Amino acid sequence: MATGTSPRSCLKIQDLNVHYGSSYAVQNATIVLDAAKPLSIVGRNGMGKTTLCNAIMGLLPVTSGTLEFHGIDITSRSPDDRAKLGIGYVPQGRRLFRSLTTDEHLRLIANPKANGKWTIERIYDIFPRLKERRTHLGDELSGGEKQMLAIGRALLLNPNLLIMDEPTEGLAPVIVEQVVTLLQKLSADGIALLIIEQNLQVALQVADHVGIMVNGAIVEYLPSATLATDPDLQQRHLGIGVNNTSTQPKTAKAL
Ligand SMILES: Nc1ncnc2c1ncn2[C@@H]1O[C@H](COP(=O)(O)OP(=O)(O)OP(=O)(O)O)[C@@H](O)[C@H]1O
Repeated sequence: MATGTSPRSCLKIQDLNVHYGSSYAVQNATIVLDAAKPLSIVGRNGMGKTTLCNAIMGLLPVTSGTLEFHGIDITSRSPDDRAKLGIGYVPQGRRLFRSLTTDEHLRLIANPKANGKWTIERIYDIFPRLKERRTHLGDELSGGEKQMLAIGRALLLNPNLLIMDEPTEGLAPVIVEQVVTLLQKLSADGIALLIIEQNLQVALQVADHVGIMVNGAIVEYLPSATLATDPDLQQRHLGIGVNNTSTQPKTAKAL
């Protein structure tokens, strides 16, 4: 469920406001994320989606509002604390190091003493391509490989919530399908998902519910099936039809 309360709520955001100077970037956002029900947030460029993610992670100060994670008030917690509590973040653009290898990226995060479910070997099991590219520098990876590495790095922190900002941006269609399948598996494995997507097909495939963000506000929560079958709604809020899968014309980069 996107709104209301549930004993299984893992993330509860109430009336969140974020400003850049005197401009609103997020306005009165309220989100209740159930651990078992992935939620996608869609919207055109510049509507405040990345700002929302950064505020949830504590990377931006909030003007007002509260954030709770599994009943703990995290509104004033540091980004590090939020990560330690179990919120994983895959930021837009992946933010990898050009001069570190795949393996070094993962070893930087992995804690061999932690008893978490995720180890480097398990990351390589789900992404065999990354294993093949373990000695390659961040700079040398394709878009899809970078995305896998960014997801792998987030998983090594053993999150129980994963926030992903445009996970399929710039990926070739075959890689997009792989990312969708992975997200569905992670959800089935018990990881809560909050997915920011410009690719409406992906948003609808991964989550049963979708929040539509317009000018910083989440103006509507809908079952994915409703948005999928309502071209007027897609046109009104996103400026597209579902067959045109992106809310913004973009050229998928080949691998
Ligand atoms: N550091 C910043 N300083 C000032 N304004 C900003 C800053 N970052 C973003 N904005 C503005 O805040 C608004 C929301 O931006 P944001 O990046 O959150 O939107 P978005 O929906 O994620 O867009 P995109 O899909 O292009 O990533 C936009 O008007 C943007 O220009």
